This record gives sequence, structure tokens and C-alpha cells, in this order.
Amino acid sequence: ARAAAAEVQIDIRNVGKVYDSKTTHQAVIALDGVSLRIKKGEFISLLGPSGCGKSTLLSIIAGFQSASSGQILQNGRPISKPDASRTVVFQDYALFGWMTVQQNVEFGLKAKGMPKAQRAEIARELIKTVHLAGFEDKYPHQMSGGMKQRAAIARALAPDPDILLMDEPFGALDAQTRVLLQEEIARISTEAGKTVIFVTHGIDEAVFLADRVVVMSPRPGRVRDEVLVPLPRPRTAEMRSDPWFVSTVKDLWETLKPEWQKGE
Ligand SMILES: Nc1ncnc2c1ncn2[C@@H]1O[C@H](COP(=O)(O)OP(=O)(O)OP(=O)(O)O)[C@@H](O)[C@H]1O
Repeated sequence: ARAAAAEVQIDIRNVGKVYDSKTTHQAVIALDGVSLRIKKGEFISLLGPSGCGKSTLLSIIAGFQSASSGQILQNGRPISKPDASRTVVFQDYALFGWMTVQQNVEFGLKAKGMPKAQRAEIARELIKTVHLAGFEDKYPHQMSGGMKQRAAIARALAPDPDILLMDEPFGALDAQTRVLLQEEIARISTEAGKTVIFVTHGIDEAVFLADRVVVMSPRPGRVRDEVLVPLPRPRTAEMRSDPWFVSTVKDLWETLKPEWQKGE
């Protein structure tokens, strides 16, 4: 039991979040008693319908906002503010429009005070990793959505975080680009040995990527179910037609459909 406890990197303990709505003067219970233990190197998909509190949970893990009740520990210490050991990739790229790809990727390293030559080298390597070599000097407006999201991933990896938090990062991409980037994030996270928490409402995407799919209930968000994914790594395109994959995606959809239809 002690060894198992030592492996836990993120310990989400009974987290609740209530928002005060200024317009309706009615409190919104976004999260209600969420508990989850995440191991180092684990890839977790947080799956749930729109409005169930996935983004809220991710932003509390990031340290952008605090829980109303409960707490989240990272390596035994409470998370209270953002920190370079946890970086975030958002759906809307969040690149700096006035910076080139190279400058965007270097940004977090510059902020840490890393010398120019060293941060340029790290950024160039990461740009290669996400298959953007040759686009170092382009600005975000000169690139497609998929390319921007590759750059955002490189930027999030640059400070060498322990934990990568991804909030529907492929939600704005077309279906083909999404599939390509899913394969890449599966490869990159495995190679880099990062813990990843990936928020999505795509069942197929959640199962394809994760070691463990954590299914949330409609608001107020709670952990409703967990699915361990036995597919080996690296994850490859053919696994999408694996019988286990096909039947798991189907079962999840059949279970979730009625409650998702009732959602927002
Ligand atoms: N700052 C806020 N103030 C008031 N209510 C909020 C705030 N942020 C989120 N909420 C509400 O909390 C609930 C959970 O929102 P959240 O964005 O975490 O859900 P989600 O599962 O990520 O949804 P989606 O998939 O649509 O992004 C929603 O009902 C939302 O309207």
C-alpha cells in the first residue's frame, strides 16, 4: 500500500467548486466531491458532457483557480498557484499572435531566464518533435489550426513540465487533423514520459489516448465511472478497429447518451 501511495502524483481529494452567478444570483455547483488519484506517467482522459465541470477541474489542477472544498495535492503538497511543473494546452491555441513559432515556444524558457542559445536549441528540437520544422519564423495567423495546435503543444512541453494539462485541445480542428494530432500526442507523451490529463467530450478520442478514462456525470460533475484501457503503446491507427476498442466506445456511448441528451 505504501509503494502504491508513493506512486500517486496528483491526488484529487473530494474537490467541490461552486460559482456565484452574478447575473442570476444563483450558485452553480460545477463540481461535487471529485476524488481521483493519478500516477506519474499516466495518461488520463477526463470524459464528460458539456458543462459537467471538466474545464473547471483542469483549471483547479493547473492552479488558475481554487477549489471551494477539498484539495488537490501534487507529490503530497497542496496546489495553490500555477507552476512550471504543470503546463496547459487550450482549445483556442492561446499562442501570442505577435510572436513567431520559435518565439512562442521559447517564451516559457525565456521567462525562466534560460540563456538565448540554449532556449533556441530546445525550441528547435521541440518544433521538430511536433513536425513543424521549417515553420519556425511563421506567425500564428500564417498557419492552419492544426499547425497552431502543434506549436501550442511544443510551447507547453518546452519548460519540461511533469504534467501536461490539455483542455479539449483538438476540439476546433477538422476530423482528419484531429486524428493525426491524437496519434502524435500519444507518441510524444509516451516518449517524454509525461503525466497527461486530457479533457474531452469525444468518447473515441478519450479511449484512443488514455491509460484510464475517467467518466464524469452531468453537472454537478462527479466521477461516474472509470475504464482501464488495455491497448499497448505506442497507440497506432489500427487500434481503432480493435474489437475491444470498438465495443468499449459503443458501450460508453450507449451508457452516456441518455444523460448527455439531458445535459446543457
Ligand atoms: N467563471 C464562472 N462563473 C460562473 N459559472 C461558471 C464559470 N465557469 C464555469 N461555470 C459553470 O460551471 C459549469 C461547469 O463548467 P466547465 O466549463 O467546467 O464545464 P466543461 O465540462 O468543461 O464544459 P465544456 O465541455 O462545455 O467546456 C457550467 O455550468 C458553467 O456554466
